[in-house]
Amino acid sequence: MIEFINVDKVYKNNVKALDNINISINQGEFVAIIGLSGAGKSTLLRCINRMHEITSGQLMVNDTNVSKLKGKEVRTFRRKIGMIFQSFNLVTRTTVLNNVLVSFVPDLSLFRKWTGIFAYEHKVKALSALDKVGILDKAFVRVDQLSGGQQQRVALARTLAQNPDIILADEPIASLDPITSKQVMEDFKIINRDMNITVLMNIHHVEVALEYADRIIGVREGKVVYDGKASEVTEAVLNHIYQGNQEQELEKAKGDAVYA
Ligand SMILES: Nc1ncnc2c1ncn2[C@@H]1O[C@H](COP(=O)(O)OP(=O)(O)OP(=O)(O)O)[C@@H](O)[C@H]1O
Repeated sequence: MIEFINVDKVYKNNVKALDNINISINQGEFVAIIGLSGAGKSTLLRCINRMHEITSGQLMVNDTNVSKLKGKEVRTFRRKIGMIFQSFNLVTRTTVLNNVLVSFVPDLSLFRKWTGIFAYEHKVKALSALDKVGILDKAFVRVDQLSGGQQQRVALARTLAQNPDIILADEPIASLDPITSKQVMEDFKIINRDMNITVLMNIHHVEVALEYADRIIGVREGKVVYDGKASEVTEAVLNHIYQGNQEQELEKAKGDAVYA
């Protein structure tokens, strides 16, 4: 379970990116965070794995008080939380398999780290993660020869190989075309459903969020202004989340969402 209790985040420049956030997310939920650019979506997501520190309040993940973790504890904690980025974050000049195997590096002995020789069990786990996202046949292909969608699947496989409880996805489809976006969202859905992994995703494409997520958290100016079922999101709810002078943003978000 992920629990935000009265969480604030104020950056050094005095921008209050999170303002008294109170939410709890159960294991296995698929949650999309939506809102205008600058609303605080990335900050909210990135506090969960301590990429950003909260300023006050309490953030609990499976009974761990995230702010209290120190040094090695943070690294161990992060092993159970996968992170997917818009830009895939892969090493493009090497193979798909090597990119997935990278997730095991922290577990390796010094000898294996130096020699880059991975154990049989790691190779099996990596290949099985690639199989889960339907790109096992690309295992020995260099990443720079893959499409954007295939690269995002490699990133997903790398995360899955870690055996995470939670996947945080920060705009995972922002640089993909509509059809590929749909395939990647299907992967997230399958992983969420079949492996009971919590998926928490920032997404600008409202229609896609409503189609794939079970729950929507709407953020505006650092505050949660909607938290409910995706099936219950109405035009009025969207107007509330995207309220202000940014009608264009809403139109843009809707426009982005039109896919075949
Ligand atoms: N490292 C930082 N230092 C200072 N201010 C920041 C930092 N990161 C974000 N902010 C500010 O915090 C607020 C929330 O930003 P955040 O990136 O969380 O929004 P967002 O909803 O994810 O936006 P986008 O959809 O454009 O990615 C914004 O006003 C932003 O300018």
